[in-house]
Amino acid sequence: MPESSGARPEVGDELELEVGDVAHGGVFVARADERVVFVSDAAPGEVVRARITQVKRSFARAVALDVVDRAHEARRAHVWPEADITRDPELRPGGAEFGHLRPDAQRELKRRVVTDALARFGGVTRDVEVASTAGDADGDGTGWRTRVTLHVDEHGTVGPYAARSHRVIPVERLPLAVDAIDALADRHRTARGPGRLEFTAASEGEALVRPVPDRGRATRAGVVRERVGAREFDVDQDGFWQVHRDAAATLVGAVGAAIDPELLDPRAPNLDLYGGVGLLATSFADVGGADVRVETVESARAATEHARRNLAGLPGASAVTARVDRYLEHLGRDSGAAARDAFGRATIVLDPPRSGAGGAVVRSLVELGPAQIVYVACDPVAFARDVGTFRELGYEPGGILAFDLFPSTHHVECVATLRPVR
Ligand SMILES: C[S@@+](CC[C@H](N)C(=O)[O-])C[C@H]1O[C@@H](n2cnc3c(N)ncnc32)[C@H](O)[C@@H]1O
Repeated sequence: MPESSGARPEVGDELELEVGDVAHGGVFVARADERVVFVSDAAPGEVVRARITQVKRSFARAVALDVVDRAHEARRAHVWPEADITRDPELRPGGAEFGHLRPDAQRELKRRVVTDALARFGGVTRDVEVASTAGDADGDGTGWRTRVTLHVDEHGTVGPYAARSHRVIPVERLPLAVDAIDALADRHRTARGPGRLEFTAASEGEALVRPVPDRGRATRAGVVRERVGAREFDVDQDGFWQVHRDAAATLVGAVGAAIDPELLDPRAPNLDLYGGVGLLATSFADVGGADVRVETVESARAATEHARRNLAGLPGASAVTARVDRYLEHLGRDSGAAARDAFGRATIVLDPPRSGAGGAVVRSLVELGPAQIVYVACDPVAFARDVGTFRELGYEPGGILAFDLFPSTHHVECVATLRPVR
C-alpha cells in the first residue's frame, strides 16, 4: 500500500496514490494526507504516480504520470496519442478523459456515475445501464463528433486546449471527430489568432470551418442541413445540434419510446421544452401522428425560426421563442380552470442545458400537473437533483435509460419518464 507523506500536498508534488472509484467529471478518487485527491488519466484499482495540480481547502487535483502497479485490465494506449499518459501532462489535450480505457469499461464507469448520482441526489436506488448507439456497438470510441471547436493562440497555433487550461496544444489528428472534420482540421494547422475555429460536419454537404476571432467580426454562421430518418432539420452552423453523429436519431427514438401512447392526448397542450430547432417535437408525431398538438419552446430566436420551418410538415406543431422559466410562469399565472385541466392531460418533454432545469422550473412543471414528463439530460448530477425535486413534489421516475453519446469522454446522456403518483 502506498504511503502518505503525512504532509499537506502542494502543487507540483509527485505522490504515489491508490486510485479508488470514479467521480463525476472524468476523475477518480484517491486520498493523500486524509485529503480527497481527484486524479485524472487513471482508473479504479490502479496505483499511480501522480502530480498535484491544484490544492483547495477540502480537496486536491492530480494527474497520473505513470501506472506503478495494478494497471486496469481495460487500460489501452490513449486513442489520442497526444493525450497519452506517457506525455507530459502539460502537453496533453483535454476533452477525452476516458480515451485510455476500452469503451465497455468507459460505459461501466458512466453506469456507476449515473447510478451513484441518482442515489445521492435523487434518492433513487436504480442500476442504470449505459447503452452505446447502434453505430458504436463495436466501435473504439472514435469518429463520432460532428461539431469541434479548436482554439487559436496569439502565435497562430491551432489546437484544443490542454485539460483545465487555456493553453493551445497542437495535435496531429482529431480521433474523436468524424473523418470529414479530421481531414479539414488537418488543413488548418495554423490560423490568424487569437480566437477559435468552429468545425461542423452536418449530414448533408461538405464539412465547414468558421473562424471566430477574439477581436473583430466573425464570418456569418451559415445554415446546415441535418437528416434524421426521413426528416430534415435546418440549423445554424453555430446553433445547437446533438454532437454525436447518431445522437439525434438515438434521442428521437428514446423519447418516442419513453412517451406512453396511452397517456399522449393529441389535443392536449403538449410541450417540447428547450426545443432547439424542433428535434424532439418530432417524437410526439412518431408516437401520436402528424396532427398531435405540441409547442416547442426555446430561448434562441434563430433556433425557433428554424423549428417553425423544420416542423412545417406537422400541422399540430408550433414554436415559440421564450425562456422556459418565464413561459411556465406565464402559463401558471394566466391559465384559467379549463386550460389547467388540459395541462393535466399533457405530455411534456424537456431537454435542458447542462445545468439542468432547476428547482423553479421543476416546481412550475409540477404545478401544471402533466400526465407524463420525459426528461432528457446531459449531466447526471443536475439530472439527479431535478429528479429529487420531482419526487418531493409527487412525480416518480419510471424507466431511466442512459446512452453513451460522448465516447472517450466522461459525458453521458440520460432519458427518464416521470409520472404523478396519484
Ligand atoms: C440540450 S439543448 C436541446 C435542444 C433540442 N432539444 C435538441 O435535442 O436538439 C438545450 C437548448 O435549450 C436552449 N436553452 C437554454 N436555456 C434556455 C432557457 N432558459 N429557456 C429556453 N431554452 C433554453 C438552448 O439554446 C438549447 O437550444
